[in-house]
Amino acid sequence: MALTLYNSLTRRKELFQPLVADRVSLYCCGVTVYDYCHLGHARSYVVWDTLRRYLRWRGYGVRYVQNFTDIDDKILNRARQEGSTMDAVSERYTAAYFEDMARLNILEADEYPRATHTLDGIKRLIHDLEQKGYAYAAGGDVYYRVEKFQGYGKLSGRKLSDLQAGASGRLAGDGEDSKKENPFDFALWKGAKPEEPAWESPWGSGRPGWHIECSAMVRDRLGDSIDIHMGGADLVFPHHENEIAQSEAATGHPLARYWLHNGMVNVGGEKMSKSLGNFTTIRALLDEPQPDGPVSAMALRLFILQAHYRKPIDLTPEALQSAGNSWLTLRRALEFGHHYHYNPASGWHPGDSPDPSPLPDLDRTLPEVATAIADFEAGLDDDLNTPVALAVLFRLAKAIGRDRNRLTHGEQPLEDPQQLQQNWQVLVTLAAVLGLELGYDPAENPDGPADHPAEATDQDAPTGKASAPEPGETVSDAEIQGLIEARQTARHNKDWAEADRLRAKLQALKVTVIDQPGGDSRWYR
Ligand SMILES: Nc1ncnc2c1ncn2[C@@H]1O[C@H](COP(=O)(O)OP(=O)(O)OP(=O)(O)O)[C@@H](O)[C@H]1O
Ligand SMILES: [Zn+2]
Repeated sequence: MALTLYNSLTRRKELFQPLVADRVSLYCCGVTVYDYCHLGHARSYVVWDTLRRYLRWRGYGVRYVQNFTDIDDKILNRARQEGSTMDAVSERYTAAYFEDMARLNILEADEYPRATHTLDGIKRLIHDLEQKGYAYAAGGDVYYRVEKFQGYGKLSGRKLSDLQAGASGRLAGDGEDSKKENPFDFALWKGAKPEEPAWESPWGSGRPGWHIECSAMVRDRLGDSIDIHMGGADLVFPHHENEIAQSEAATGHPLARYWLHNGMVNVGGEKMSKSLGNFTTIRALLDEPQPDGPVSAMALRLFILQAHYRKPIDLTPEALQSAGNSWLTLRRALEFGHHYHYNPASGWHPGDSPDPSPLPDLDRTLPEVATAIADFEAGLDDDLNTPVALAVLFRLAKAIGRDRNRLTHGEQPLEDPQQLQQNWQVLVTLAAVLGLELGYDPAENPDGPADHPAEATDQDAPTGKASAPEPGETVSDAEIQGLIEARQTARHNKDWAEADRLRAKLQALKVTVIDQPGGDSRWYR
């Protein structure tokens, strides 16, 4: 199969064909840096990171550019509120952006242009638009003349005539609107206001509008036409419509071949957003105690990928809890090879630690491996259908989990060792294409999952190295029983730190605990 993507511009799925063979240029609209990133941002950047990873898996050389909007009224307001500067606010939240995205295993872009570093490109673009009659100066500002651009409305499907009819009487007024030829003309440059940061320009001192920065950044960093332009569905109008109007009027070329938009994360049916104030930040979700127990970064990533990227999602504690359980299943299967590399005949033997970087080549001649890869690709080729791709991972994880249980209980695995190893390798490899990897969750205990409620409902056998009794072990059964009971009490009281501590202690004593339905535990050593 070949990759197809839903193009918002044509409103249908299209075969993906890059402008230059084997290479793909991507531009993604970044954040306005005046607060911590929320779960809507997490979704947007996880989704586009996954697209990028998949394009790489498909063999494309990928160039990915994403901006930071660091000139904006909202940043200025924030700076005023806290008595600091626009620079100080944007620096702080840019740094926070990197911290949050790293936790979600989002790869860094090749370039992160900022508005404050793109002023030459912005002025050049406004100049070109003015030369061609698409821009006009008025009262210290410069505006884009929407009526002159024939294609205005082609992305959003909104006609200028309808917009005008709908807005009649509402937009005309004082301020900016009185300077505009048409109420839908938008600012490319805004004249300086007292005590606001400003830059010199041929139109007087001032600062750029929001839309022009993305057009200038794309042109400066990637050229006149790119393959894929991404962003949230809330940006279709006016931001992306205006980007198209600016870039295409100036260059005469299509700005992007494919326009991709992620669905919103909603709260009670309304978009989660900084300006509405109805948001949960990524760091609050991952770091602060949650009513149903801690949420790990990979559980959040998994939750996001469980929905198709274009559908809106409502984030509820129950949904996150269930994603936590699913991540646990996947995590245990991903850990498997690190614990059970046991069979000399398979070439997979103790001491030959199967460090997944790099994994040996997958044996695609094995039917199970070939089928898993084919099904995985078929899902993602279909407009990045991550739920289908995840189903492949869970199929593999389930089979691995079954054999892990058998090994834990001293039984022979059902798969032959070579197949089992390949299943594990294909799981680790394909999960990484979705950015689902071990080691991104500080709560992750390398010898097994943290002691949170997801585990209490999970009846799977434990992870942890299959433990042979240590010679000379002196701890009595009664003492172990006491530790297990203390851990159960801690879990009952939702004292997860204490439960984790006791679990670590039991692990150090090489005791394996199996939690039973109903809260009882079995153990052995
Ligand atoms: N709730 C959301 N769900 C999915 N994507 C979102 C959500 N909110 C923002 N995004 C996307 O994140 C990117 C950065 O958005 P931006 O910084 O404008 O955030 P915002 O919360 O919408 O801010 P503001 O409230 O100031 O408009 C954009 O591509 C935007 O579409
Ligand atoms: Zn943009």
